[in-house]
Amino acid sequence: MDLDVAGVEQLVSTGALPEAARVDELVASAHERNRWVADGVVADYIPALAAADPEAFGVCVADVGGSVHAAGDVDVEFSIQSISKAFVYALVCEVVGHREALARVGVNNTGLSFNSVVAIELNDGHPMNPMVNAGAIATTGLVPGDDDADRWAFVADGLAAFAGRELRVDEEVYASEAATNERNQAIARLLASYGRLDADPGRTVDLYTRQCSVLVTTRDLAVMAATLADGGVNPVTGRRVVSAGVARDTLAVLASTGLYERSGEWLYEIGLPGKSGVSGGLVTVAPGKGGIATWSPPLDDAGNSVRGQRATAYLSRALGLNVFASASYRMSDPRPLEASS
Ligand SMILES: NC(=O)CC[C@H](N)C(=O)O
Repeated sequence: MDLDVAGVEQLVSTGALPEAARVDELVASAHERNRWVADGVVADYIPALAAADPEAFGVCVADVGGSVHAAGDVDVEFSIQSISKAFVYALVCEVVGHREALARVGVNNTGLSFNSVVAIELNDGHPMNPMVNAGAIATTGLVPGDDDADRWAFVADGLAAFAGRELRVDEEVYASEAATNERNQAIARLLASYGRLDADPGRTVDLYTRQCSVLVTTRDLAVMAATLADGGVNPVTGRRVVSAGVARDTLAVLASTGLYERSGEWLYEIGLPGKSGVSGGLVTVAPGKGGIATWSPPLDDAGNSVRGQRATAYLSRALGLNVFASASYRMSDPRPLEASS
């Protein structure tokens, strides 16, 4: 896809974000230069999502110092959808341990769509990674608790700690997805048939559907991403949500799998771990620096927000966030490759 960054200089990655006024300016320009983009289609396989406003667009950066830079519709709530997978994975790793999560869920890209059943069959029933539905359902199956209420409290309290505020569920989105999620129910049963899901498949999918229906704003997502950037400490509340090791491992998973079958292109263009969701949200983490969040409902054919990808590609370059663009060399160095040998 055309990210429209041909003329944008790739600044090199240094230890910190530029000064606040410059970040404000670049966030405003990421919003301004992409607000007219009309490509992409709003998801409608969950009926309640089809009502989303295709014009809505928010861009937000939260830095690890706790300051927030925003442009557009950053305070409008929408359901978090697949972005919850990243944070629930971190919360589950914290209690079951990352080795157990690695063994049970995995970290390799499937190369297939987020709700692929074929991917499970091709891999002997293994869910492959926590960012596709199979792995996310397997991860939610590891949520601790004696009953449904306990397990929900674990997820709801954990997501709230990442965001730094209480979050509520969009009951309409939840009911709409619960009434139409036969495919996720099939995925859960298939995993159970392979012995990859110990918890009850129906209840696990219900908990997963609820976690996807949690309402967040673009601002919340930026703070949640900044918490992973800050080694698991929410930079606004100062509260530790997960350990630094879990934050690191979660970012590694996002780098390889956060944008489904487009994860390779994403890493190539943006150079940062990210996670998209079907309601149009997108979070990106610049380790040690901050989080970027965008929200714009129209999606490309892999289910990733079109404007969100473009705005994030712009910010990654203009803020100098790409982790592969080291400060020890100049990106604009005009020497041809042969000359450097
Ligand atoms: N890609 C997504 O955001 C998918 C989330 C959605 N709740 C589903 O399971 O289908």
